[in-house]
Amino acid sequence: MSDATDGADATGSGSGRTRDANAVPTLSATGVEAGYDQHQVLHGISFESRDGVTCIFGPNGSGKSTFLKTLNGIVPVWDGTITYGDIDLTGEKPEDIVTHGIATLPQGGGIFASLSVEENLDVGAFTVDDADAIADRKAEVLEVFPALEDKLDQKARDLSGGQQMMVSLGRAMMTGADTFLLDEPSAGLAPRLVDDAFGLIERLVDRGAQVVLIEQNVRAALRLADYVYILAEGEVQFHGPPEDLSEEDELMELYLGL
Ligand SMILES: Nc1ncnc2c1ncn2[C@@H]1O[C@H](COP(=O)(O)OP(=O)(O)OP(=O)(O)O)[C@@H](O)[C@H]1O
Repeated sequence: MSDATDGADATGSGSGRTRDANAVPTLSATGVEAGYDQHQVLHGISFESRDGVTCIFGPNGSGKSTFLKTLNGIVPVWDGTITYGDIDLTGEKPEDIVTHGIATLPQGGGIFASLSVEENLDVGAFTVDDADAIADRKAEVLEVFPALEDKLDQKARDLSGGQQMMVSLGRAMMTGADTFLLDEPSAGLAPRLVDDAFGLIERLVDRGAQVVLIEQNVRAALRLADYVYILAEGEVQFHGPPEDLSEEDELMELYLGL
């Protein structure tokens, strides 16, 4: 295991992808403490995103979602810092953080069921004034998820689970993000669709995106992972490449039930 702050130039290894380590800024947390009212949940989390997919695993209630919400500004940081490349995000509001290129998919995907697919995509571009830029991004979304092309006028609620996930990811792409924070994207999907869901994430990564992925579905997520963190009781219990995790039988059993 290496120190959480020493791997800014680490390249992906778990999936065998090769990437330019400098393509997307590193999202880092140093000594982050946070919680709700008087209830402290995070006790000094240090973290660095890696190129490709950085997975965060851990038992229920260990603070994974709370940590993700400190990265996107929804939960205020009590102590410590969060940076994106050389930008200090600590204390920034969610609507400002998204303009730096960090998009979040909340649990459940966060799509607007009663809006059409195209309207959902347009919501993602709320920070963009330039119509040409919006059109370019929409074209890119349809290139990555061609199945949406003939669904643009359909209500999101009428789509399959996999297609709804495409809409969620597409809407996040519309913000112009390079970094995607995904909170349990496979939750609620039928088991046979889980691999497809991870395939959609891989399409984003293959286009150079960086993904921070919270997942309960550890086995499936490990196939995508380039780097892994395990949180328990608001602390980092392990971090390292997935191949190192497989040697940690005790951790796997204790925290991941594997
Ligand atoms: N909005 C909130 N207000 C108060 N406490 C909260 C809130 N959200 C989460 N908590 C508490 O914070 C702790 C960590 O929850 P969190 O959702 O971050 O964990 P998690 O690891 O993502 O869990 P899960 O895998 O079940 O989603 C839990 O004790 C939870 O009850």
